[in-house]
Amino acid sequence: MREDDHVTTIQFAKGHGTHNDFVLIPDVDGQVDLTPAQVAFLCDRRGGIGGDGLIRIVRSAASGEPAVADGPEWFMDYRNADGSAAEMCGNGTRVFAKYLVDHDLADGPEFEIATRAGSKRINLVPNGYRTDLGEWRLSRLDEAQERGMDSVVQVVGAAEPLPALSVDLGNPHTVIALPPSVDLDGLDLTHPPKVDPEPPHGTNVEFVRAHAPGHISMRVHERGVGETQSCGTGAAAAAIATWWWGGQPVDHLNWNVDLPGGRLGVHLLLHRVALSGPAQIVATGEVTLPE
Ligand SMILES: N[C@@H](CCC[C@H](N)C(=O)O)C(=O)O
Repeated sequence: MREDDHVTTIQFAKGHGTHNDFVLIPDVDGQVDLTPAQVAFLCDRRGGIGGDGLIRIVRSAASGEPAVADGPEWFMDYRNADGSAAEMCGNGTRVFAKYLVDHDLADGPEFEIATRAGSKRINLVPNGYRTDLGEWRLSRLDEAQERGMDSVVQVVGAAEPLPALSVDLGNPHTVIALPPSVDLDGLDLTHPPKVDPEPPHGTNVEFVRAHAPGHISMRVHERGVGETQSCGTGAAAAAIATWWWGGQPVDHLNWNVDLPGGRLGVHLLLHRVALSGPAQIVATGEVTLPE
């Protein structure tokens, strides 16, 4: 970070995982304190650098987050493009891990990182990185067990509200299995889908088309962003919901999830779930923050 005449200039990198893209801010010693407006500026695709979210790469002990001070060395400080903080980002964990490995800040093939949703174990794998996302749970278990669904979602392109299931992966998800009458590609996700009842802290919404056991396609509307090309925790939530609706078959624990930005692997370990896929860093530079 450089400050001259009240102008602040910081280093950045740009990366993505299946085209879910992030502005990375290396801040190893916790010197950069970005406001929500500065995050929104950096993520702006016309006025800033552009990204679905921003990841500050900071030592846990210097991060200002008391909950992670005693955990793994590096904290993924994740913000959505609108400046709001999120608990977790599955694709972000791989891009964060790649930055750490490329800069000799972490040694492969296995290490842990800190997130607002707890510590996550990362492994280097042939197609990129695999993140153990930890335990998942159905947010409204009683309703889900009684009816298979626990809410409804209204979206442009569907004649009536569609039944949905709420899945908690540290961050909130609402998953809809599309009936054959609704075209996945035809959905209008330019506006946030309306979820009823409204989750208290908002939600990411996934629309799923099942092809075969272990294979689904999906689109996602992310909380704090809008439609994105991919969402790692969303892919995990979509696979979990589809597996759960299918009666939790023990012979279908590995899922291929196709998103507009590429394919992710989701690996169910009954009550735990892992995510695998690529990670890329595409640019580095410096940017001056607006006053
Ligand atoms: N794209 C991410 C999820 C990012 C956070 C999300 N928008 C939220 O607010 O929970 C992923 O890959 O998981």
